[in-house]
Amino acid sequence: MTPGKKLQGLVAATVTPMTPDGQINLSVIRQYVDYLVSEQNVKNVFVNGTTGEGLSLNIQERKQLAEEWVCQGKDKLDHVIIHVGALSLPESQELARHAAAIGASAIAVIAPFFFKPTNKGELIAFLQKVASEAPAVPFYYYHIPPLTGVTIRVEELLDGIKEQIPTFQGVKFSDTDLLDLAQCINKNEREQFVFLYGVDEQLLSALAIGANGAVGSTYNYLGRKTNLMLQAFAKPDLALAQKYQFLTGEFLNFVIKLGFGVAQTKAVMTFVSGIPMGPPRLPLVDASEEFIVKAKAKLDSIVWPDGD
Ligand SMILES: CC(=O)N[C@H](C=O)[C@@H](O)[C@H](O)[C@H](O)CO
Ligand SMILES: CC(=O)C(=O)O
Repeated sequence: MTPGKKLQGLVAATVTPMTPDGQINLSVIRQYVDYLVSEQNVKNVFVNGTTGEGLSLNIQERKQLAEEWVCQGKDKLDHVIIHVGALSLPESQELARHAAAIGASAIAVIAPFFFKPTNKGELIAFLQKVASEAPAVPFYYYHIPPLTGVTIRVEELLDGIKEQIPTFQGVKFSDTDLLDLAQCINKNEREQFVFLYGVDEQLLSALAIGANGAVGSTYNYLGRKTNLMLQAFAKPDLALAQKYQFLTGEFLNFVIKLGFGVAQTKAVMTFVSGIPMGPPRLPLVDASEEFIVKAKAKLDSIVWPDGD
């Protein structure tokens, strides 16, 4: 891993490989790292988040996964970010201490989502208690209101946050409210914070407003194509960037209509990479055979501007 290197570009939100009987399968993570780096040109990962079913794993499993990703990513990945959010504050703190001890690049925390913070002060207090357990590790707030139900706007959260959380580094922003994102970026004039966008189907809009990069599930298997979109945007060749976004959007629009979530992401990643990611854990259930056939046919039918 590359300490101190500024986080930008794409971050794959990793799935958690499981055996057919539902145990975590650490044995394929080495191959998974190599696949991301060599086939997708993606050198950052976000582990144990939404896509990783982090909230469906027990503490022991989360620690084992974090260790394996850090270990296998050591000389190959730039950043290994560990999601350590949990409903129980002491559990989240334990995971934060563990991530620090194993040398994770950064930690991230979602808002507690059963008893929810009702205002900024309550949310910051929770985040602060976790972040302070890892005082040398960059800290990201993981904003995902569609899943947490916590809708406190990030723009509001940022005011004075560095005083309360000295390790605060930025936000993984998984919401469609681009006004909120824009206001965050507008306030970040000294560019001290990093904003990583998390709605893959509209990343180009977030880049236009100033997002530094993206964390998402689709970068597991569309990382190379999305990197080409980033390059086109930087050039700038907006028409080409739009073409990539339209095509990744075409795939997502198609699978979302069929029913698309983490189980389906595991299935797509399995057929694209050839690495067996296994089933999801209940309450999620395996993607249907029909889904897999249709999703594969759709992906194969797309003609990319780079001729693939
Ligand atoms: C809710 C959810 O899982 N969001 C992911 C990350 O934030 C995204 O990467 C989506 O999977 C992706 O944008 C497809 O909708
Ligand atoms: C998408 C994302 O960042 C996550 O799975 O947590």
